[in-house]
Amino acid sequence: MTSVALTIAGSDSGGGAGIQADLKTFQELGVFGTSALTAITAQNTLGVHAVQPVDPKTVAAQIRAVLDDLPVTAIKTGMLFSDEIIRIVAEELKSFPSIPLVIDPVMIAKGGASLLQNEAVLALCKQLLPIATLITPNIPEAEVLTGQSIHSEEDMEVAAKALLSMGPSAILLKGGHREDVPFAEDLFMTADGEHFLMRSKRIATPNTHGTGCTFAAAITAELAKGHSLEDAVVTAKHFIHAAIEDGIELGNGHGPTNHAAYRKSGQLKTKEVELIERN
Ligand SMILES: Nc1ncnc2c1ncn2[C@@H]1O[C@H](COP(=O)(O)OP(=O)(O)OP(=O)(O)O)[C@@H](O)[C@H]1O
Ligand SMILES: Cc1ncc(CO)c(N)n1
Repeated sequence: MTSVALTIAGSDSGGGAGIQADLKTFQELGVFGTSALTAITAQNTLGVHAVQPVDPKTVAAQIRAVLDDLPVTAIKTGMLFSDEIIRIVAEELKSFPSIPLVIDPVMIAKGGASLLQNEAVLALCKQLLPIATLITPNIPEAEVLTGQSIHSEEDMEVAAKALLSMGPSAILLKGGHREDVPFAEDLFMTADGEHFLMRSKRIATPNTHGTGCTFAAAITAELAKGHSLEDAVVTAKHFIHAAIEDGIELGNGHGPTNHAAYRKSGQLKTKEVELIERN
């Protein structure tokens, strides 16, 4: 049977991030993608020019329409923008506790535009983190959620533990923003104490628009196909590494990643990604 995933996220008119990145990633990994749109952004590789949130009732209606009919086996959230949208999404998802839920706590676009209102951070922590299978903050997002600054691997471990105490079953703290180190290293930690680092070489490229969305969407696609969370995050790390390495020169700012790169490479799990067990 065809696996189906749902993304609840904002639209990026430039096509590199948001719902467009999610649907392309689902398709590349052989999963049928469905969507509930939370906001429309007028955006390109240079930045975000306008944001129009969708009426929360319409967000809820989209989620219900998809979940009432289609056999969704994994859900992802991206840009949620407001307290009202977060509350209504949490309310809808509470009726489907058995479907794995990946929360990408999107806050700020690469150009600095806010994709989450300040007053919505509390609702994110209280309503959504406790029902998440996995949360995928980048370093600035983890700093906002924990109130701690993160500059080292040790800081990442402390922040990951603080985030787990907010209720998700697991966390993947992405290290893409640590430009002081020559590798892109992400920390995976579960509430059960499982714990490893995924490290790949840092690629020198401006074409990183939508890396976070694409990474979380790849994890969601793998979960939708029934893979374990551990296998899903490792496959997704290979997927995003290939997509960044083969990034596309488009536009005048941060170009998009190449969602087709992993499939074109034969979906090989090469030595590009090193797993480092921790205890
Ligand atoms: N220059 C790079 N080279 C290799 N891997 C990278 C690079 N930048 C980010 N990554 C990897 O890409 C994934 C996404 O991480 P990142 O921290 O960039 O997410 P993000 O900040 O949420 O992205 P977004 O810009 O979409 O908000 C992680 O696995 C990270 O390690
Ligand atoms: C719509 C949207 N969602 C998420 C991001 C984060 O990359 C973005 N730039 N735009």
